Amino acid sequence: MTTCSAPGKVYLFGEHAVVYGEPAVPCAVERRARVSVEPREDDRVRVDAADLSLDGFTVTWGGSIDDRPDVDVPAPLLAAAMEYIEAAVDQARAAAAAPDAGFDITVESDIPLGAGLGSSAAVVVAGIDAATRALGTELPPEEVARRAYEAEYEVQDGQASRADTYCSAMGGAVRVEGDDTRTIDAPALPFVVGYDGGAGDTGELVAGVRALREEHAFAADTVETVGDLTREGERLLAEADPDAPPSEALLADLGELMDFNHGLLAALGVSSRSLDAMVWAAREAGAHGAKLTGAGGGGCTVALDPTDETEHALGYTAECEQSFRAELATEGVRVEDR
Ligand SMILES: Nc1ncnc2c1ncn2[C@@H]1O[C@H](COP(=O)(O)OP(=O)(O)OP(=O)(O)O)[C@@H](O)[C@H]1O
Ligand SMILES: C[C@@](O)(CCO)CC(=O)[O-]
Ligand SMILES: [Mg+2]
Repeated sequence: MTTCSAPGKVYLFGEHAVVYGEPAVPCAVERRARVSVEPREDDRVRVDAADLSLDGFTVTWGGSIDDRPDVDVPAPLLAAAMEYIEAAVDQARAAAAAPDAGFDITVESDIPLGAGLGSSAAVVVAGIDAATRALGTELPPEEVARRAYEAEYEVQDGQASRADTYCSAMGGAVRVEGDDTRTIDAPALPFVVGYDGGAGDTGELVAGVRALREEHAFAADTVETVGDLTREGERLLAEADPDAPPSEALLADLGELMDFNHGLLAALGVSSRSLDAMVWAAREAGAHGAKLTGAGGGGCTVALDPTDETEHALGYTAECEQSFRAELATEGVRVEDR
């Protein structure tokens, strides 16, 4: 049995705009998906996804990818989960030159689903690494990231940037601009996540921004402005000492840019009432800044606050189902001992 895990992420800056070639800075956080893989004698794939939960329900399903299991999970969710895993399996088969390899796969994850924390990327990254290792092939994390991007791109019908998969594979803070991907230094930022218990449809939200951008020059300008503020945020990070706790001044400057970024995302139509409520609850609690993270529509916000105030205030916010501190995950995809 080979087990690999990979982290989820929050966007400090730049989601959506990254799809159109602007830079983005996602940061891996210590919430991980773990994928265990055991090669089979035949060419079938059996998947056990214990945490495939929606609205608080948890189910386990098994069976081959050809026989859709009969479980109480909304059909589109089940279909999507199988597609991500199938795409990861195909990448692993290609990487290990073993087109007929079969696997028993178990997926466990503490990353909320479809909520902007990159659960799909973490599952695909950990899945590709575990399955290739199970076949005796070791890929460098950059290659896992490249293949994971191909898998997400295929499942999401071309609506994907390299940001989520690269960040999950490499860990830490990264910067992605088109095909240019690199890790960057960043101090341990005090992220606090708010989760409204909901999800957004990434494909639909990306399509909405694309349509706005094509229709209105000012929407295209808004996307470019997100790129400008991301570049400014990168300059702030580059000047900071990555080994020292972030200064109040740095947090204030980054927070101001996060607030601006949230406003622009809201203008592009990807926020929601509950995301706005959590953003305001964080700001009123004294967070340095707050924004939605990921595709939006529902799901998670991220705030900067070294104190407990934001987590506490979100705990009392009606729209927030869960709040938690999210440490920067310095490790990307890794092998787990079982
Ligand atoms: N634990 C899991 N087990 C099986 N499939 C999972 C698991 N976690 C995520 N997935 C797959 O990933 C899909 C969610 O991906 P989606 O890209 O919509 O959201 P996300 O990656 O969580 O957020 P974002 O892309 O906005 O950061 C789920 O519908 C499911 O198909
Ligand atoms: C909305 C988006 O920018 C981030 C989703 O986590 C889409 C992508 O980059 O693939
Ligand atoms: Mg995703």
